[in-house]
Amino acid sequence: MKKIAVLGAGSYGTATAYHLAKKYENDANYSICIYARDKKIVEEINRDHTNKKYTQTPLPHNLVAHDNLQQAVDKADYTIMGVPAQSMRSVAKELAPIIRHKTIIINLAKGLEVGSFKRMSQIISEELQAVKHLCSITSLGGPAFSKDIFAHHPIGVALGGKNNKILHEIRLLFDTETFDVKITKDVIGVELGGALKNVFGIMAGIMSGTDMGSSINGDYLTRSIVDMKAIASFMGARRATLDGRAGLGDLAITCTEGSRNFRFGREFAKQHQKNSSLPIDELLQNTLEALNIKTVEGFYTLDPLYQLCESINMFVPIVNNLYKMLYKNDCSPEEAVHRYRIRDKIRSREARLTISRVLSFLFPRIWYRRERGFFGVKNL
Ligand SMILES: NC(=O)C1=CN([C@@H]2O[C@H](COP(=O)(O)OP(=O)(O)OC[C@H]3O[C@@H](n4cnc5c(N)ncnc54)[C@H](OP(=O)(O)O)[C@@H]3O)[C@@H](O)[C@H]2O)C=CC1
Ligand SMILES: O=C(CO)COP(=O)(O)O
Repeated sequence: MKKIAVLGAGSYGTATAYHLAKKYENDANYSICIYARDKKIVEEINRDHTNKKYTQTPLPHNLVAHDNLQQAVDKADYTIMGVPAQSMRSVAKELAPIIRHKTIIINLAKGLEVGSFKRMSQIISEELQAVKHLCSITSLGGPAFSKDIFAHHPIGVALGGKNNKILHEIRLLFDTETFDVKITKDVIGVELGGALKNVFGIMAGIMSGTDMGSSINGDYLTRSIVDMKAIASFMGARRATLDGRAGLGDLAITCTEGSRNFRFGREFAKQHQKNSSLPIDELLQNTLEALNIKTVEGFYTLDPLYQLCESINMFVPIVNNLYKMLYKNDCSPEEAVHRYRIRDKIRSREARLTISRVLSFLFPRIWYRRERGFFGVKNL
């Protein structure tokens, strides 16, 4: 008997548990449970087989819910982390003394921790290693909206981890006719692709809310990938991973209506147009209330990302101007887009020159284009 425990009964945790429970609905060798901290949600899942706060799709009867974390993870072969990035450390801390030593962990969250710049697998590993756990930690990235999982629409995701055997095992665990998992050892690339695309998705929403036409959408995707690759490769990812599902693939859908990050950016632009004199906290609060959503990962990741890029003087015009608008109220949405595009003109070439590729291959942590110029002076 194999036990799968999904932690977090929000939108994506429930969709992932749904996918697995459906796949193993008639297979007595698998048991699937989901942990929610809210007793009412647990009762609803066990009694009505629904989780109406997050989905209208009925849940399979073999999906069992717990409000007790220990019961949920007891003897689990797979533990799936479905809570948002800023809750990951506290949940991992709670797990450390109770989790099965050889459970395989699959992280679903896409974000960086505020304050530490850390990725999800780093946080989980830090918390679990404190009590000498031997768990294998993997991260699932790539384009997948929970509503598409509930609808059994085609899904293609990317799984990053260190151990090939475990990656293949998880691939088969999730695999169905509609659900495909590609594996990679570049867990850093998978996690950064997911975290960064949320930030860039917000700016795409801002552009949609300020009516800049549709041509810019294609331009924006490609300029975002340039910055995403620069940041990710500095942090140790392979650039090729950012060209795949975890990077470009996920960015493409996060720059559309289906994404909360995109809708957040679009609504912020509208709120700003309505009343630009409001303090930034109020504008942000009004934006979230208008959308009735809680999890906008890109907003939280933007802060550590900006701090990191500032500290290393990296040239990332989109991140820079988005931060100044959302955290400092330094400019309007229109100005933020205008400013990043003007800054980006400093890059005159469509692709990197061979010499620049060779140099960045030899010295991956050195780049010639800097936000504040070589001597700390703005170069535009
Ligand atoms: N939704 C999607 O389509 C996708 C989401 N993701 C990623 O998955 C992660 C989760 O997102 P999503 O499910 O959409 O977010 P939701 O806001 O829908 O749900 C978050 C869930 O986490 C729970 N939670 C938060 N903190 C804790 C905690 N400390 N202990 C226990 N439970 C907690 C919340 O509980 P409560 O209801 O009690 O607040 C809620 O059930 C994010 O990082 C997101 O980027 C990735 C791919 C697709
Ligand atoms: O990560 C996602 C799709 O792959 C979900 O994106 P949002 O959190 O922006 O809705």
